[in-house]
Amino acid sequence: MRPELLTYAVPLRTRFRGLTVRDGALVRGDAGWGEFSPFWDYDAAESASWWDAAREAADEGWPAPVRDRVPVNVTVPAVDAATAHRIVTASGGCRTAKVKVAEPGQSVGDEVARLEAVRDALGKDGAIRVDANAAWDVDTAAGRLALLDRAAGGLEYAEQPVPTVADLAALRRRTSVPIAADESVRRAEDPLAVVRAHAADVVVLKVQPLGGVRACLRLAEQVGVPVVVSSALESSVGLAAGVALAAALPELPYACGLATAQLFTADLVADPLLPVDGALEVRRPEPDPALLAAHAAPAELARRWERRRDEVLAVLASRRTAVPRA
Ligand SMILES: O=C(O)CCC(=O)C1=CC=C[C@@H](O)[C@@H]1C(=O)O
Ligand SMILES: [Mg+2]
Repeated sequence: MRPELLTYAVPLRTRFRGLTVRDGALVRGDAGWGEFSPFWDYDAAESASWWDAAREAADEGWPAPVRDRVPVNVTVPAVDAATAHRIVTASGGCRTAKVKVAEPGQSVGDEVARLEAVRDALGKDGAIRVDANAAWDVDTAAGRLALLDRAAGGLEYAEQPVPTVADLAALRRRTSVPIAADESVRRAEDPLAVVRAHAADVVVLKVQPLGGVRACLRLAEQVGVPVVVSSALESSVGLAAGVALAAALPELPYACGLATAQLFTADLVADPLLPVDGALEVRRPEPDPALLAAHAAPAELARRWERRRDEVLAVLASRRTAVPRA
């Protein structure tokens, strides 16, 4: 029998990753609830690891934590300076901010103003990182990072400023700002290629795209550079898996990008994973039946998720029966 899905759709506070509403699905197993919410631009093959992560959560649960709090960054979308200031001030004490840059239609001036506002709100001892989601070429990135580094009063790192591993490696030789790899890990055939190419100072790990908490722990062991756990913009049900990963890592030198429940107008649990004193408590909140009902996806969208589950199950079945090449 195909596992039953409980689908959701929740509006975001501000547009993020081109989305104004986040939708996804939950699955239930003996160990609890898992979230399956690949973005719609991921195809069935790419979405298979998201399913694996949901099944791990539902059927197995996660390895034991080694800490009970996980420091997190506030995530600042590509908003105007005044809004950015308000978001950081209301972040629940986050001492690190991740600021989105390279938004189509915005100017360098917009980015500089946003970073100055974030620095003002955070104070001089806070850390600021930027995320360009692979939007720049190497020359643009080298120039822009110098400028944004000044505007921010120092950048902790720049996440995926350029698209490819070769670009990251080339840029890394031209900038003093440390480089973090995100898309080059989560959407790559080989997530370790970026490390072998000495193309990143930091690697971002996201539980769903990388196939679960245990898969991420194995990767973290192999990468040989510090890792940052970040969300895939999940409800608090999915965020709990990221928290479990961050809680189980032997070293956690950076704040994690797991405060994204703040970007949602509502959640599926009564006690969302929101930061207090800049950290999330390590816990696994249960979905609330009334909230699940209130935020259930409309029928057509629910059917779309069921089709997607079926496509992913077909991909996984074909992988199991595939004859290995000699
Ligand atoms: O890292 C964070 O602060 C929050 C998570 C976050 O930024 C993202 C979540 C999901 C999709 C991505 O476009 C985006 C990212 O690029 O890191
Ligand atoms: Mg990113």
